[in-house]
Amino acid sequence: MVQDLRIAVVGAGRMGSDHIQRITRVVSGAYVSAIVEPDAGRAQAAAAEAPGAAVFSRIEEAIAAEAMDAVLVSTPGQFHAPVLEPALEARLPILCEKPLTQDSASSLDIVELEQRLDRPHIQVGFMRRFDDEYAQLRELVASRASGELMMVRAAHRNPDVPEQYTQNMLITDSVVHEFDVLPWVAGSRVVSVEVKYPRRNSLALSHLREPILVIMELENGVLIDLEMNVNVQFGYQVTTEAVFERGIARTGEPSGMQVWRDGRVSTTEHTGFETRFARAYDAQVQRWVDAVRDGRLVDGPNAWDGYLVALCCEAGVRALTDGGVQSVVAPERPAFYA
Ligand SMILES: NC(=O)C1=CN([C@@H]2O[C@H](COP(=O)(O)OP(=O)(O)OC[C@H]3O[C@@H](n4cnc5c(N)ncnc54)[C@H](O)[C@@H]3O)[C@@H](O)[C@H]2O)C=CC1
Ligand SMILES: O=C1[C@@H](O)[C@H](O)[C@@H](O)[C@H](O)[C@H]1O
Repeated sequence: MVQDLRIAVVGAGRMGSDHIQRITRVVSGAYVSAIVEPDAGRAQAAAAEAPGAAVFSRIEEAIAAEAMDAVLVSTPGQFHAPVLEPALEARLPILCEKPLTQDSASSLDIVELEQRLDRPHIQVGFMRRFDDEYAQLRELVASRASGELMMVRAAHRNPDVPEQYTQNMLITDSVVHEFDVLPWVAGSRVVSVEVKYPRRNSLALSHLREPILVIMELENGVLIDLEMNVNVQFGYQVTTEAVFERGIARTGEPSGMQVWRDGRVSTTEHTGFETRFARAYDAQVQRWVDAVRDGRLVDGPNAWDGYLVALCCEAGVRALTDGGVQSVVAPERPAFYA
């Protein structure tokens, strides 16, 4: 085992600050040695959470100062590629928040750049793979204990989204998670995507037409229907019902203490992804740290997985705007990413 891993967190906004607290308070074998953030106020606020961390405004400065052994990228998606490129050139292991990059062409550029190294260096932050229930569901599918999986009914519900959330972000920022985790659970890749519009929620932001219904077909014939809804008001909810030949399985159901009062029974629901997936984010970062420290560098979705999801997102955006059933055509996975 090497010394505690020195991590540079690049981008100290909502997710970056959450990761800084996680690395500082929860994860073992690592600490935040550098914060890269162009917004001075955010950088200072983040530095207060990570005693001793050096602050930089550009990743190139942190690399030149040799301020880290590994990089956690939590800038907005359109700024992932400009951070990934110098980090790869410096041969640094990387945990990159989803998406890998904003489109499949730039994702392909990244996987081509990465293949010049001796092995994969990038793990992509599709943290749902580290959620216990998704992992159990994947095992149930693979075991065939309930027979073959036939269909999946999923829901991804956010209480609200900020004004700058666009129509395409329903796919590229939100459904992006299901494009990774559901094929991983089902053991088969996405071959087509279709989007249907139910009646619009009059409470949605005026520029959004939502909720939407996303239908994915997998290569093995499994059909997935996903309600993507970013304006449910009551809380944050991600649920999956898997339909097998001899049974069903459900994940994401509300759990915890039930309270009976005034003729009602209630259970607390999550209000954001930070609590709903807290254990998954913790496990994701811990396993990445462990993998970097023992030389494996990646223990989870890699850059090729990120590229496949980028292809799905492009088909999803086409389905959102042009309608119809949009195919996802993916090349063979290179042996480098086996
Ligand atoms: N896994 C998950 O469930 C979630 C993942 N995310 C992902 O996390 C990433 C960040 O999202 P948020 O924290 O919501 O964004 P945010 O807008 O709150 O924060 C991004 C920060 O990055 C900084 N930044 C921009 N360009 C930079 C650069 N070149 N170098 C360094 N810093 C730079 C900005 O100044 C800002 O402080 C995105 O990729 C997003 O998709 C976000 C929410 C949940
Ligand atoms: O990644 C995330 C956000 O960026 C996205 O906006 C939300 O819809 C997702 O639930 C969350 O996990």
